[in-house]
Amino acid sequence: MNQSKEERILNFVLQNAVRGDPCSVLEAIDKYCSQKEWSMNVGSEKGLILDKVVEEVSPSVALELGTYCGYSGVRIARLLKAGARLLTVEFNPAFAAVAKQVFEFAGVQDKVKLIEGPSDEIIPQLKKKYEVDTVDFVFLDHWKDRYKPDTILLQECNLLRKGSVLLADNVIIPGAPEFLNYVRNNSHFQCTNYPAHLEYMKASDAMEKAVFLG
Ligand SMILES: Oc1cc(-c2ccc(F)cc2)cc2cccnc12
Ligand SMILES: [Mg+2]
Repeated sequence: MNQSKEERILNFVLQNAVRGDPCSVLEAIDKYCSQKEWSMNVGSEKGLILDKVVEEVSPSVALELGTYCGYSGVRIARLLKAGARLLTVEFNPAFAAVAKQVFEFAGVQDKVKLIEGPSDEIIPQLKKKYEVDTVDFVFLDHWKDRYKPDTILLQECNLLRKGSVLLADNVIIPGAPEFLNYVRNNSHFQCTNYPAHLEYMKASDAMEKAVFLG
């Protein structure tokens, strides 16, 4: 049966990166997706913004919505302090299967809990089933029409604390206008926009940071 693009990305990592070296995995994915096949990884330019926010927050508990092939999960996990963990949620089983192998090859699997399922089902389970109290950092990088409802759901489930940081990818392309309107006109959030470019392309994109004020 023909390989999927995601399986081709995984094979390129297995053949070109160094086992246990997260940076080599990121470089391999960026090389493949900039030279061979475009894919929706956050990429190196927006990845640097992600790195800076993760280092600033230094989260004990990080949540990612939208794992895809595991690129941003590796980016986040490689920066986590000892004992900190990343919970990453992926709806698509084929994507999750690739991401699991990428995490293992990168050597970050002990820091990462990959959860398969829809975010609106998983978020209400985080406290009891996944022993989460509150999340310190959330990377939103899944379907754009879920950004606003999932941000509301995180609040309803008391998963945000004063200072919790949300970082959203793609607020220009594909765009998340309802989310931007919601957080920017909400006194419980302090927002910052980070202009950038769509991964591997010249088109403009941006990330939005929204700090929950409690
Ligand atoms: O970073 C992303 C980019 C795109 C995207 C797809 C097609 C385009 F023509 C432009 C952008 C989709 C995403 C879906 C989910 C998470 N991230 C995405
Ligand atoms: Mg994205």
